[in-house]
Amino acid sequence: MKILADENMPYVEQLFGDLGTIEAVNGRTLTPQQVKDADVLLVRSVTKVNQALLSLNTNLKFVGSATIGTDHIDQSYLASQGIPFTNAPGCNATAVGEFAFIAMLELAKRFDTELKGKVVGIVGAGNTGSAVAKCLEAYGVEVLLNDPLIEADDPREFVSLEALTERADVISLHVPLTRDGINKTWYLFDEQRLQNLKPDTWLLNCCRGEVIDNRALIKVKALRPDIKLVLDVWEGEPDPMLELVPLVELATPHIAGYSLEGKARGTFMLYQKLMAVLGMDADKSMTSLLPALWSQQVSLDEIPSEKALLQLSRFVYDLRDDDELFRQTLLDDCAIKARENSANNNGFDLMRKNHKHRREFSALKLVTAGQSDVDWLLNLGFSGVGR
Ligand SMILES: NC(=O)C1=CN([C@@H]2O[C@H](COP(=O)(O)OP(=O)(O)OC[C@H]3O[C@@H](n4cnc5c(N)ncnc54)[C@H](O)[C@@H]3O)[C@@H](O)[C@H]2O)C=CC1
Ligand SMILES: O=C(O)C(=O)[C@H](O)COP(=O)(O)O
Repeated sequence: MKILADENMPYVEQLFGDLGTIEAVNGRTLTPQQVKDADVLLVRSVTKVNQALLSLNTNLKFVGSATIGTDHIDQSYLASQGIPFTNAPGCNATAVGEFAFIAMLELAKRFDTELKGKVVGIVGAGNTGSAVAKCLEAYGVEVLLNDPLIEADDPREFVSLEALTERADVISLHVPLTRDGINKTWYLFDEQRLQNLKPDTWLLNCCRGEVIDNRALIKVKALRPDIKLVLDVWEGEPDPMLELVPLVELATPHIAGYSLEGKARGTFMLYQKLMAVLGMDADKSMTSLLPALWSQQVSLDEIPSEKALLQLSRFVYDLRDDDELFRQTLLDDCAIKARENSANNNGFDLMRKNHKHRREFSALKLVTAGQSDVDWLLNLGFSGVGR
């Protein structure tokens, strides 16, 4: 069996190695010729899987995307060809939730205020939106949810997007990119909605770049320096609008979901599904894939203040490093472009490819000195709070 897998998908050899030969490919530049004789195709969000890509293939038995989003997959075409498809719903939701939460703590520190006491609006209350809400609620922050498409029997309370934008001090976006229907999310935050943001709003986008009209964002931000931005996703990736980057407080190249745990879960979910399609037992385990964090426990002498909570978060994952590296990467790309007079946007993808350091809160055990009020740290996701 020939398995074609995106070179940026970790643990493929460990999980799929017994099934056949594996060829690692650049998902961004994959061609029909390369896919021609594949039996299994494993992709990430940068590969458009459609009729054109599969035009030369007559063998394909399975397509898997180790992602939550599916906007890059023509699922109707795959269904019409009888090719089983699966993505990995929820695989990196914890990573995105923690990323947004840490970004909010960073902004609070930067602007000499506290996250606690603010109202946070979450647009899209599915896996990633709920993961942010879980962190915020564990920490005691008020959350407003907007999701017009949520199941009718969902017991949570929801508000309209208008009510959310009016009340929320912080808005975090967690919707899929959709282009049709009255609830389409393409340019959900258009110029008008951006202008209507209340003073000093923090706006975070960790879902898809095109959910915000990036050109309009540049225009509005020029007139509204009070708005603070965290952007992990960009219209036109891997070529973000360069004028936008300096206007953003924390800028990263679509890595909000890139914890080692999230990536491992993504590949593992595809492994489980493929084994089911093949009628075979999935007897490998995911936990054995993950290395230990460089230091596995921290002792707390007192319940952490917000400042100390940020320090703990940075211990697990320091978002500022990715922000700094991203800005430098884009500058380097521009210098190469100017010197060689050639298009060069490799930096965005290269930084994603090399992103292998991030862990989730659960990788760190907190040891306390017997304090009673520690459940919220467990609810945040840290493991093993106790003496
Ligand atoms: N930056 C990154 O690294 C990552 C980005 N993503 C993106 O985030 C998106 C969301 O992921 P999940 O939360 O796991 O998906 P999900 O499918 O669990 O939840 C999405 C929620 O958005 C809601 N929704 C749809 N249209 C809406 C609208 N117009 N207004 C408000 N809510 C709306 C849906 O009803 C659903 O509850 C993915 O589709 C993907 O594009 C996901 C993982 C990582
Ligand atoms: O899961 C999703 O949806 C995402 O956006 C991924 O985290 C993005 O990662 P890649 O698939 O582009 O590596």
